[in-house]
Amino acid sequence: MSITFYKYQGTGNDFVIIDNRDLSFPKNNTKLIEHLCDRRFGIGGDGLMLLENDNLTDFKMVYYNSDGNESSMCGNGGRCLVAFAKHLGMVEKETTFIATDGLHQAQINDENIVSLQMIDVAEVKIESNYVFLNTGSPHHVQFVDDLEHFDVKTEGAKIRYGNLYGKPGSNINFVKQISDTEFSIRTYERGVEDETLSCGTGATAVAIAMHAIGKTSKNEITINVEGGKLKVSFEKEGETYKNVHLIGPAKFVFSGSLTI
Ligand SMILES: N[C@@H](CCC[C@H](N)C(=O)O)C(=O)O
Repeated sequence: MSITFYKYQGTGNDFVIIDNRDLSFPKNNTKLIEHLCDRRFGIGGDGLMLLENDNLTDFKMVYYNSDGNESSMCGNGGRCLVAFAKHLGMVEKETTFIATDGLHQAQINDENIVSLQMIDVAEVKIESNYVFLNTGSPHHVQFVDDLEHFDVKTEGAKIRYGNLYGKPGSNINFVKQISDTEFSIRTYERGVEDETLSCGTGATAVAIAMHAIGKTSKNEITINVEGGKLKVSFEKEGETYKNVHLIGPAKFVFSGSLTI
């Protein structure tokens, strides 16, 4: 069987994307998905996404981490899939699609900057030295003194596999405050089991967490990730964060075909 794939990246979080509207891709083949994401023996990516038809929205997003397992929402992936749908001619400037965490509206401009609406966040768990919240994927957020030299993979894995999050685990974000409206983060990603250059649901989680603990009073936040800059905007209504948007570039890298 021959497949055509497209490689996209959003601030360095990179993905193998396949148009699966004909439902021909063997989506239960975990080992194949892991192989396609392998950076030496496969195409390479932090994750793999399938674009599929949906009766009520423009398309359906199915997301797999690079370990081959289907996972929760991917913010950078969602933004890249909107850019791919535009490439396919399915989308011009705005769209609504369905993902594992529900409906997402998005806008894309002529420079392929994508603004993706994320789920509302009603629960922010504030502890003495960390914050936990779910922005479509689970995220642990904590400050570190020297972010640039921090051993993200080692320390991130300890928390991800530790007693806090049990078998499901969590993504782990380490944060440094730059200003009232800007933070830098590095993220250990569940299901990649390594640091990634960017995590969209992670950037969203950090922005909301910083507002929740009073580190900022603003509702438009710049998040510096290793692979670039993301912006997160939101409105707080009571105890719930609503109208949450993740904004940033989504870029085509290359396409190809291979026999599987
Ligand atoms: N990089 C993604 C997050 C993808 C899912 C995450 N690895 C998980 O399993 O929770 C993003 O941009 O949000």
